[in-house]
Amino acid sequence: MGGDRHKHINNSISGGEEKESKGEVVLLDFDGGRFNYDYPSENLHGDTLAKSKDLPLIGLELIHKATQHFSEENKLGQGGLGPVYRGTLADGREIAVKRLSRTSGQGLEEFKNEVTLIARLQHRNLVRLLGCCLEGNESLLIYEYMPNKSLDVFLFDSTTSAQLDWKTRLNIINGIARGISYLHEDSRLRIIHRDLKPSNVLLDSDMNPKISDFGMARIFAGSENGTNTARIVGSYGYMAPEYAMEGLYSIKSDVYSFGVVLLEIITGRKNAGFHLSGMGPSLLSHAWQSWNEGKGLELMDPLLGDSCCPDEFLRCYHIGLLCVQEDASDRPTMSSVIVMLKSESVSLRQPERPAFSVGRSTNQHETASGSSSSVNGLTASIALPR
Ligand SMILES: Nc1ncnc2c1ncn2[C@@H]1O[C@H](COP(=O)(O)OP(=O)(O)OP(=O)(O)O)[C@@H](O)[C@H]1O
Repeated sequence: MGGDRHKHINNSISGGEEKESKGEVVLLDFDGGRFNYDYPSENLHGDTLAKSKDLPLIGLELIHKATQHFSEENKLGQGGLGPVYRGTLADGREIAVKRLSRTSGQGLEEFKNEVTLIARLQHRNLVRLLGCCLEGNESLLIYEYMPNKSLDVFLFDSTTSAQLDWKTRLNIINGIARGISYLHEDSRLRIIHRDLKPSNVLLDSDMNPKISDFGMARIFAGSENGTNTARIVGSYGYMAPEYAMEGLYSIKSDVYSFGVVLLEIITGRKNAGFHLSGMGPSLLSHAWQSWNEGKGLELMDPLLGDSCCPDEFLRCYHIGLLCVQEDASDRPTMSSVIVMLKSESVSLRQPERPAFSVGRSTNQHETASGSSSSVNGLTASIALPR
């Protein structure tokens, strides 16, 4: 049995399509019920990093019991890698189990990445991976259960979003910022998440945000401005233009995604699909236009009611626009974002225009005014400066 598992892991290691000279993670072995892994030393940031660390392997039988054999009633949602189930362990602990689709080669790559990265990180704004299971055809990731599911579920449903008052939204924005800043600057590894979006922000019972889904994340080495290239695998509406168009990613592409998420949180509107509202090609272009016309407050989510102080709203809006600026080097780092969010006395620069207006190519105005490229079957358009 153990031999089979060993083979399974080694098979999954060799399947990678993406080539990056730096930042590649090496899985070593697994032994005696724990999953061992290690990192090439040039990728390490900070002083000491233990040579290897273990992630508990959890038996399939236990997971079957906990999830009532992956019953439909226990299904929490469906992600790109496969379905996610709720479960309860014998000791009463609640878990969420991500079950990899058997046919997904890309899924195995992401599984491997998730196991090697997130298990090494600990921060109150990152979801905790409790263990994994590799038995027979099953590849499972076991997380702490987040009773309020993901931010998208809350934010884009009119009944639940009414429960998100301003204080809660501000707490969520701050928590996401701290989580990403930890990844970029404070963790022993330096990590670019590459797929930040509301469905990858989980909410605990007190509505504290926890960033999840490290399947696409990459360790980076060297300076914070280092830019890497990769096959484009992010999510529609949240990808920085340089990444969507050229596959270039850096910590500043995460800052861009954070800016989009922030603007979605305060306006209660989705960037992708915004054109369907008839108000403009994207939330970003609409936000930019309203800002310049001095009509920013019109974008406030009406469900916020009196819980929101207009000055705080406009400050967040301003920070959001700074994060989504066209030129990656103009965007602030996450640590400066945290300072800007915390201190009203820090003055903010005027934002430059966000280049990216996301829409489908059927919108003639967009395609006539800029270049476009297809990403994951959807079209992203770059609006040229006026
Ligand atoms: N730890 C968890 N606790 C509670 N619910 C969870 C947990 N993890 C995931 N979910 C639920 O399962 C859904 C699917 O999650 P998953 O991370 O697989 O995919 P996604 O982020 O929605 O999409 P994609 O895989 O394309 O990024 C989430 O939207 C969320 O509602």
